[in-house]
Amino acid sequence: MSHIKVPAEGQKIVPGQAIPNNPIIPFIEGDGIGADITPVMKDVIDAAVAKAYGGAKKIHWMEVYAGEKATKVYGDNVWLPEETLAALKEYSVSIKGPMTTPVGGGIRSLNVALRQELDLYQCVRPVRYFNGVPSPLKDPSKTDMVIFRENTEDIYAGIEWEAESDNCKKVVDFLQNEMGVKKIRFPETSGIGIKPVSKQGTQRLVRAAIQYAIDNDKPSVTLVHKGNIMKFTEGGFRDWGYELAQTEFGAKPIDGGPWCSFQNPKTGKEIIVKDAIADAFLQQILLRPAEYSVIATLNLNGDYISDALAAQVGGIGIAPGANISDQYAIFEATHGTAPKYAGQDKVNPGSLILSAEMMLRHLGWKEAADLVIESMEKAIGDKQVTYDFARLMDGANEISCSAFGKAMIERM
Ligand SMILES: NC(=O)C1=CN([C@@H]2O[C@H](COP(=O)(O)OP(=O)(O)OC[C@H]3O[C@@H](n4cnc5c(N)ncnc54)[C@H](OP(=O)(O)O)[C@@H]3O)[C@@H](O)[C@H]2O)C=CC1
Ligand SMILES: O=C(O)CCC(=O)C(=O)O
Ligand SMILES: [Mg+2]
Repeated sequence: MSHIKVPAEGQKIVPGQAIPNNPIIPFIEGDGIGADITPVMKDVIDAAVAKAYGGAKKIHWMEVYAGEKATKVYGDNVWLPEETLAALKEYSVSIKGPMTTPVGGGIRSLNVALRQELDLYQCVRPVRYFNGVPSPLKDPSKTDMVIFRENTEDIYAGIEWEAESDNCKKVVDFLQNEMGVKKIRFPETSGIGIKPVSKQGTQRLVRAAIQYAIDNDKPSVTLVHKGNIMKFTEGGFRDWGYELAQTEFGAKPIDGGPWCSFQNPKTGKEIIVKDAIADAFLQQILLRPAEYSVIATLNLNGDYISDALAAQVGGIGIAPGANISDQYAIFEATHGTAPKYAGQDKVNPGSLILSAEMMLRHLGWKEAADLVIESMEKAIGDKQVTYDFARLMDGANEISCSAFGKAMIERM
């Protein structure tokens, strides 16, 4: 039985066709703080669209279910209903709150499952500074990067076997006896994980990152990897990335390589394609953030880098993101369900609001997106902020999650 109520009005977004003025946008509320931030996001976005277009455009929101709410609506153990997946595909562009993934046992990540099911291979997470936001850096405005995180492969795909299970024993046996592996230190008690990283997966992600640098007049693309240690996976990512820069974008080696550069066909400026080893990169983003712009990296590195970079500009309370394929897009914040704050109307709704702002730009609704940014800048500038900023800001007025949404709307 269907539990999705399709709005009486509104039109589907069809890939390759013009965006309708009244799109139906599915949303997943999310677990934990999802119920706090998702309604605030919708109110802010509705207000920005109404203000920008005076009624000529309007989003028709359609709730679809996944995570804990799905188990309540559809019954125990239905975490990701088929009709949710079908709707996310049918309506092309959607937004979601965070969903819980238990540590150790239990269900595998529904967030990852959505990315895999819809082949959303780009996880795009822009990291920029908003004036007035408290930051641990002396000059946080120098942090201005966009992370392109590969979203479907790597150890993150969750291909692994539990220690001491029959299947794990089979894999260990295969590795030791058929592949001659001698390096498993404690074979009887090791869990085993597999890290697939492909040329196709790498190159479609690096292509999107380089294209973004071209379209947005960015000076460099940095491939971040741990290819000195994991030569055929992370090292492959680096080599396939450089290969693509040269074969598809005409990049030429600088001083014999491996760094290379090409002229941006739109601006004539030079774009440098370089690489950094992940551990060194994590200290350089703190010490020399201005040297990095577009970042292309593997799935797990991208996860770590997202939260680390977000911290430099004020934390994961304002860290937006998008999961994008050639057909579909699901927008979502970088943070998770922050369970200790669930239901308290306390957390910062900024990440999900800025994810929706990315969605508006994706639709081409620039005027509404600009209003979202301006009103957030004004609310923060007036020191009307949620607890995460208030605890680090002098003279701030700490307001609730929903009050922050209202503070934005009042300033549009
Ligand atoms: N895409 C997704 O849906 C994601 C889901 N998750 C899942 O979320 C669950 C909880 O993960 P956890 O590791 O606690 O990480 P979370 O990102 O949920 O929270 C960690 C901390 O970040 C801060 N924080 C998070 N969101 C906000 C916000 N909106 N406003 C202000 N501060 C915020 C809080 O810091 P403080 O305590 O300092 O106030 C919070 O305690 C896990 O099950 C995990 O798997 C995690 C990441 C992404
Ligand atoms: O799926 C999860 O629970 C965590 C995902 C995550 O941390 C991320 O994508 O940034
Ligand atoms: Mg994460």
